[in-house]
Amino acid sequence: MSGIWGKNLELSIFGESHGRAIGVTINGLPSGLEIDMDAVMIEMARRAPGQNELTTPRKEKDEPDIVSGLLDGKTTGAPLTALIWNTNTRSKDYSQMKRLMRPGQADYPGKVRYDGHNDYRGSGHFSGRITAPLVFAGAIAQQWLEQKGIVVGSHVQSIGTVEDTRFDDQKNVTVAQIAAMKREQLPVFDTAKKDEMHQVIVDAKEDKDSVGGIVETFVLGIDAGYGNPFFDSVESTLAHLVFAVPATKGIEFGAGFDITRMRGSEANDEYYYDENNQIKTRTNNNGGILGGITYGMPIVFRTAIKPPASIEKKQRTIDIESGEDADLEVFGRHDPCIVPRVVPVLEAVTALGLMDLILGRDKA
Ligand SMILES: Cc1cc2nc3c(=O)[nH]c(=O)nc-3n(C[C@H](O)[C@H](O)[C@H](O)COP(=O)(O)O)c2cc1C
Ligand SMILES: C=C(O[C@@H]1CC(C(=O)O)=C[C@@H](OP(=O)(O)O)[C@H]1O)C(=O)O
Repeated sequence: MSGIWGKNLELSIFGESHGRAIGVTINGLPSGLEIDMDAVMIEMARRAPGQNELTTPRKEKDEPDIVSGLLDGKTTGAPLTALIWNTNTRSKDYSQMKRLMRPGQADYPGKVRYDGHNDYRGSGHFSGRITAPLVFAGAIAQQWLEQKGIVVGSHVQSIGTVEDTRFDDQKNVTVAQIAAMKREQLPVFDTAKKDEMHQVIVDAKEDKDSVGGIVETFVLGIDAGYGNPFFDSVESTLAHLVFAVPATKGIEFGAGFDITRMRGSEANDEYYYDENNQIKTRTNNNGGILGGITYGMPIVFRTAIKPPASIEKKQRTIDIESGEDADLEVFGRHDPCIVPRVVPVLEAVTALGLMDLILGRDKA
C-alpha cells in the first residue's frame, strides 16, 4: 500500500482510525512560509468529528502535533511532519466486522486485498478519519495560495434531493462571502435551503439510515496558464485527489455532464475584454480549464458524495467466517451524512493539487 501523492509537493499520509495516531509528512514546502496555526485549527475544527447531531459523536481534538520542519512558526524547507493523536477510539464497535462485511464499506475488498491483515477497527486506513491530515496539509497550501490571491471555497450543492443554487448563478462571489461560508456547517447560497438540508439529514438518522449529497467547489483568483495537457491536467490532478477522499463517487467540471446536451454555440465560452482590459469569458461551461490549463476564470467542479454505509437499519450481508448469508445492523458512532464534514476536505485537496501544479510551473 502506498500513501504517497504528488510531484512537486509530496504528501505521505499514514495511520489508522483506531491506531495511536494518524498524520502526514509534507515534502517540497517552500522555506520561510509563516504558518498561522489559528487558521489551521479553524480548518481542522470544520472537519472534526463530534460536532453535533449531523456528525459522528466520536470526539477528537484533532490538534496537529508538528514534530519536524517548522522553526519559530516558519517552515524550514525540510520535510514537515504532523501527528494527530487518536484519543477516543471504541474498537469493540467493530468486533462483528471481522466476520460480517458491511455493504457499501471497504471491509470485504480490504480483507481480500490485504489477506485478512487489514486493520478493521474503525475501518483502519480506509477511514474518513485519515482526511484529518489532508485538511492539515491543505490548510498550509491554502495559506500559500492566499499570498498569491488564490482562494478556494465550496458550498453544499445538494443533500438528498434538496438543491442549492449554483456558483455560476451568483452575480459576484466575494472573498468575504467565502470566509463567512467557511463558518457554516452547511454553507449555501440560498440560505432558505439550509434548514431543509439539515432536516433531511436528521430524518435519515431517525430512520436509522444515511444520506448523500453534492459539494460544489470553486477557486477564485487563479490566473490563466496553470496546468498541462494530458496526464497532469488540472482536471486529472484535482480528480486524482478528490477520488482519494473516501465516499467520493463522481466529479464534474463546469457544466459537466450537462454540456453533452448543449450545441457548440451554447457550450463555447466566448471571450471578451472587461473594463480593466482583462480577458474574461461570458460563460464558464468549461469550469475554468481548457486543454488541462486554467484560462483565468474560476475553476468550478462538483463532487458526488455517497450516503455513509454504516447504518443501523437491518441489511443483508455475508458472514465470511461461517460462509453463510447473515443480517447486519451497524451500531457505533457514525456520520448520518458525510457532506458537512467533507466540505473542508475538498477545499484542502483542491489547494494541494493547485499548489503542486503551480510549484511545477515555477520550476519549469
Ligand atoms: C469525513 C468522512 C467521514 C466519514 N464517516 C463515515 C462514517 O461515519 N461511517 C461510514 O460508514 N463511512 C464514513 N465515511 C465513508 C467511508 O470512509 C468510505 O465509504 C469507505 O472508506 C469506503 O470508501 P468508498 O466509499 O470511497 O468506496 C466517511 C468519509 C469521510 C470523508
Ligand atoms: C473519527 C472520524 O470519523 C469516523 C469516520 C468513519 C469512517 O468509516 O470513515 C467511521 C467512524 O469511525 P469510528 O467508528 O472509529 O468512530 C467515524 O467516527 C473522523 O473522521 O475523524
